[in-house]
Amino acid sequence: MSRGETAGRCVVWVGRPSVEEHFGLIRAGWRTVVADPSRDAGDPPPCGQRAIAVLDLRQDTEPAARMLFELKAQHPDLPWIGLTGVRASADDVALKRLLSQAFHVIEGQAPLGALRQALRRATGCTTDVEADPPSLLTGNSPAIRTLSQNLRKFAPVELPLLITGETGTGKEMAARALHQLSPRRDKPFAAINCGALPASLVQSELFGHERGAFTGATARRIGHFESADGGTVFLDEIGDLPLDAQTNLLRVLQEGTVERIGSCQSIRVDVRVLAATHVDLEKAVAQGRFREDLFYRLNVLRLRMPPLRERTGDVELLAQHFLDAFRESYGTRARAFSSAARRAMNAFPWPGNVRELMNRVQRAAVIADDALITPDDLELNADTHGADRDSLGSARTSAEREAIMDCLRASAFNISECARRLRVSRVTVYRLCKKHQLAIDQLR
Ligand SMILES: Nc1ncnc2c1ncn2[C@@H]1O[C@H](COP(=O)(O)OP(=O)(O)OP(=O)(O)O)[C@@H](O)[C@H]1O
Repeated sequence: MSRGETAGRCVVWVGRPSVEEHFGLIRAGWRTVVADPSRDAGDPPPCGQRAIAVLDLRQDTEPAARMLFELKAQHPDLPWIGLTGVRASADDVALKRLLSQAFHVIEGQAPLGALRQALRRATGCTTDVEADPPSLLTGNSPAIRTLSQNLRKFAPVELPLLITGETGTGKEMAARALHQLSPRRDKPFAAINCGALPASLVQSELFGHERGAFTGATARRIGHFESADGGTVFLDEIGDLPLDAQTNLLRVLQEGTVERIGSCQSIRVDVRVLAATHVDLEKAVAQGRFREDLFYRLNVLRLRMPPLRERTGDVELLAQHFLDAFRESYGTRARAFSSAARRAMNAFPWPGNVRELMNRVQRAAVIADDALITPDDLELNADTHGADRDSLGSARTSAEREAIMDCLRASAFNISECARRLRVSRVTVYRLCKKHQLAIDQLR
């Protein structure tokens, strides 16, 4: 099914889907709102023009049926699909009567495949759902659709890939999606954050070591490249890789071999290397911090993760996705966003990107007193952003915000270092972070 066919469509699941069912629908392109009658009794979910309901009768029949009646009272034309599980409806007259009004009824314990087919028929889609590879990145903006297309093109090609993008844009998620879409999907996926490894351990972590290779090497250790043989290695923050490890990585890419520290035996490994960076690698090459030959080896295929502020329409979709997933695990009262909250989210520039959005939504879901999350719950000021988007004052504010954000990134979110670079006091940096709603802990 193409994204276009599901665009704007929404499944309202009355009941409790399993995590697999919930994410299975999301991956197939369906925005999925869960309305659990045991938690939201008397509170039918918001339901758009293009919604389809799923009546899940596998738990408590009566509250679920009641909620569906309330929904139907507000939206008489709402089509719905019944899930009965293994329950036999033949003897239950009321249930039989109810199910006779369904667009389709699915019995059995594992309804996901049949449900996707029924949804396809209910919406008049002509193509086969299963023929479409899974979409592993939530979002429907032109930027994310182009990205998904490129992921699919790059997945089967056995070449290194460099993923660039600001912090929290989903670089690791894209790498995992690419692995899932590639012929290597059944083999290991190893994700290593080069910036988080102490320089003294990088070589041993990546390439392994022999017993006695250095003080403390009491046993042989197999490195990530060897253990991921046949699969994919994802090197996050590749710009932080020390120069000696860069040389060994180059050998993997050129010759397909690794040498454990303390051994001169070459071991053949078959891995696809994906690398990510939020720093400008060209600049690092010019400054002699990154090997030029390695840069050209890695930079064959390139994927740029768009910042959230460029992904028009995705903020609300992602926010609801995170809220639904959080509710699934913790059963919070909040189930949607007030219109002021949606306006505030759309106007906010999201310096920490998707990760910041996820953190704010989860925190808001915990503290919200109501079914609808407010701008205050999200710690967003409804009026600060967006209202005077075109004014000179606003241009100055966003330039200031961007300059601070760039400096924070360049200083690895160290306040003292950032203050030194900007030639202001630490207190000023803190004050500016507060003014621009830059949550340092989250950004780190
Ligand atoms: N499209 C998406 N749909 C759902 N969740 C997402 C999406 N993109 C990112 N996330 C979530 O946002 C968080 C940050 O994503 P990820 O770690 O992939 O970003 P990153 O760009 O690698 O960050 P960093 O530069 O800090 O390493 C993760 O929890 C991830 O699950």
